[in-house]
Amino acid sequence: MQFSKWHGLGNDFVIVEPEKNPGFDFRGSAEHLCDRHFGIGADGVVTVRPLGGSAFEMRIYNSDGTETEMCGNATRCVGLYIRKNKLAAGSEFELHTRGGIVRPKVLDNGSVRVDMGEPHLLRGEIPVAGDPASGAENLAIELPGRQFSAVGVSMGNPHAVIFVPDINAVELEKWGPQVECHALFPNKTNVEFVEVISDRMVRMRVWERGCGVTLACGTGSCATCVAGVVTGRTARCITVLLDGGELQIDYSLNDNHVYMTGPACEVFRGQYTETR
Ligand SMILES: N[C@H](CCC[C@H](N)C(=O)O)C(=O)O
Repeated sequence: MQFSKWHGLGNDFVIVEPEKNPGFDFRGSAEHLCDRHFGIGADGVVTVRPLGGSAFEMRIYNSDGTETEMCGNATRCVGLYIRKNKLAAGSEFELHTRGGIVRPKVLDNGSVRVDMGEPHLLRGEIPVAGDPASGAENLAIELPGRQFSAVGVSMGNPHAVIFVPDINAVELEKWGPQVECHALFPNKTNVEFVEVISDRMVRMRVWERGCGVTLACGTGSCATCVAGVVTGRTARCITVLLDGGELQIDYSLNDNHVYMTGPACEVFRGQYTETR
């Protein structure tokens, strides 16, 4: 099975084209492919299938083998992958995912700006109607010995954004999985702990659903910006400082879409030969 290994700020993926690997069971093999000792090693597997013109289907499998609706860092990798492999003309593409359509644009400086579409505030799994600012910090997450107040935001996939005074004091590996699997989230959730540095800069660390701690989360950075805006903590254009680097996020007042800009990098290509 031919694959290409990419990362977006250290959040890494095995990118494959099903049409070039007929019969390969990507869903069933995702966990093994992501294993950093017995497989290729990655946070996820991403399949890319042409739909005609500049449109492609993109599906994303976490390292635990579960399929997710959306992955921001992967959209930048796939945008550059399409361009680099000349799978379509131009520099703007349309990625059809389970979480909706997103639109990466490869910029002249080699970074990628993605229209990630509209966010939706969540109360657990329930969309919040009406004014997004009303009661935005609406999720009281009770854990043994600790309570967190979170803002629920969907970017196609679910996020619980938790603002904290000191991000270095957060035991991410302890609290992340407990929030991920809390009863408020029947389909689990991604968990972002955020320290506000200024109204235009935040530091964020993430425990990802189906992956654990990753170096960066694109949809989590978008959710963080939306949560910052609706709770009055940040401006609509912010820099998100992640373990793996920085993303620029713009929660546009014009169209209520969230735009994410950042890098993506191809590390190597290979042939996966294990017969399983
Ligand atoms: N683990 C996530 C998907 C990957 C999201 C993240 N890697 C990003 O860049 O958005 C989920 O189950 O929703």
